[in-house]
Amino acid sequence: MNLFSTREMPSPSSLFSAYASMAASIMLFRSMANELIPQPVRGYVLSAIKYVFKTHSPKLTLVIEESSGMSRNQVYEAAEVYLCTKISSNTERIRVSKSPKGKNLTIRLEKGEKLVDFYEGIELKWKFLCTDSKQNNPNDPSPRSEKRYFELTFHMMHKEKVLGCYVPYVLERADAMKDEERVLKMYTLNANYPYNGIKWESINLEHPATFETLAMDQELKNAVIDDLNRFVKRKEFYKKVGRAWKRGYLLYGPPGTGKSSLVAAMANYLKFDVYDLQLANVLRDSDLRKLLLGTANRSILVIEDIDCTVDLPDRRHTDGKKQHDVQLTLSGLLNFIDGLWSSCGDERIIIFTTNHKDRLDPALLRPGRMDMHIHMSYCTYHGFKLLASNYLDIHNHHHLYGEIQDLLKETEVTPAHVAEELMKSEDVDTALEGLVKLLKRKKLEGDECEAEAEKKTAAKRQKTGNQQKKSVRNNRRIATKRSSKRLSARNPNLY
Ligand SMILES: Nc1ncnc2c1ncn2[C@@H]1O[C@H](COP(=O)(O)OP(=O)(O)OP(=O)(O)O)[C@@H](O)[C@H]1O
Ligand SMILES: [Mg+2]
Repeated sequence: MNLFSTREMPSPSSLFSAYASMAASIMLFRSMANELIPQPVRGYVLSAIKYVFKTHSPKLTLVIEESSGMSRNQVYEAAEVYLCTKISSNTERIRVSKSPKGKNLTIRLEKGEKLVDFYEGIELKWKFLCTDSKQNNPNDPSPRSEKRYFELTFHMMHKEKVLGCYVPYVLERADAMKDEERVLKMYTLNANYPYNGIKWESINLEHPATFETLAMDQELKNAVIDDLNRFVKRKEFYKKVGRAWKRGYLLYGPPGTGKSSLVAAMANYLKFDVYDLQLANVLRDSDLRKLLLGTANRSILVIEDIDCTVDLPDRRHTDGKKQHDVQLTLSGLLNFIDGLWSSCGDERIIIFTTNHKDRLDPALLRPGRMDMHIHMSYCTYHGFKLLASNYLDIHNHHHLYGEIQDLLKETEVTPAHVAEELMKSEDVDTALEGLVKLLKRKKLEGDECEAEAEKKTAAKRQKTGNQQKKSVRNNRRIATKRSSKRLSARNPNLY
């Protein structure tokens, strides 16, 4: 795709030598002019010469138009975004807007505005221009009459550097800035399905969870972040080894340990949209395929509570047998995820969550299916300190910390429960005292449960013991009976 058109394109070396010889001639002419030309006309003559010199200066101008053919010009779009960070005190007019769903103000150059950027010592002059195409060509049939473009001017000798490094840098910076500004989307099934056909409906994903706010084992958190970083960087690697560019995560743990929060943290970290696939609501394999094909690249597909959302019949049950009423099969899901879905898109992440890993179908747990199994566990002391600093702004030691640490070792309490307790008061002491009470109560419940369980086990043991004794007694009785029968058979006179 030709993204630029250029003006004045003679070779750099020929222009440079022309420039040098012209500069030398002007110097010579200036010294002669001082002697030969009278003072009043000297300035006029010199400025006329400068004008001629200027029109021949070895500058190159890239013209970056808004569209290239039928599609938008990516360099133009990138320049629009990038240049709003370069607006200086010399800029006189800028355009400001905000869309209803946008997070921040959008700032753009106004037509006719110029600005200067520097890249590795190279001076780059930008200018934003609009021309009325109807004025130039009254027969132009296009309804829009305004043609918008940027001009980027620099010294001809930097042509390679600008095209090879600076323009890619502008594209990259603009991508990063767009990512920062982007409002993430959360897609769910449309409300009128199945009457209206299946499709995704989106709302803004404004879940504030981030890796910083997530209470989880620090090593595990770092491992997840490293894994995500490696994944997004490895486009070429996946291509080289012939694998679809996708990554699967299985998040498991009790309710309230942060599985959904981790999904949101991943989405916020990568700036990926989230597709929340409620399997229980999908009736047929064909609908599932349609949904999966409707997901975009650079997105996260989440299937929550995989153990209980839907009773997916597995391959063994459907093979050769009558199809179930619900026509969605586990094989349909897994085949599609491994096959067509992942090979027709890029940078796909799929996440399954469950409260009961042990109840999952082995087909889901097979090596190679989910790349990383992440255990979200009950609140640890480290997790509690993070929550305390987030919820109560406590950054130093507190006299209740020791007690809380001991209690947390002996209780199973979820981060969700701890967080809820910390939210009950803005006063640090009151909130922490409330948490201590909660933990003590939980410990007591745990102890009681344990005692109850022990009692049950003891009773069971006793019952089994009694049964065993009874059966031993029975066995003995039978054995005695048999032996006396045998004896009486051998010596009938004795009995
Ligand atoms: N690890 C955590 N770190 C920080 N906050 C947490 C964590 N776990 C839970 N929370 C808090 O509890 C709320 C509920 O947690 P979340 O929905 O992520 O749990 P879950 O594991 O997905 O539960 P479920 O299994 O019921 O879906 C979150 O909105 C968050 O405020
Ligand atoms: Mg959840």
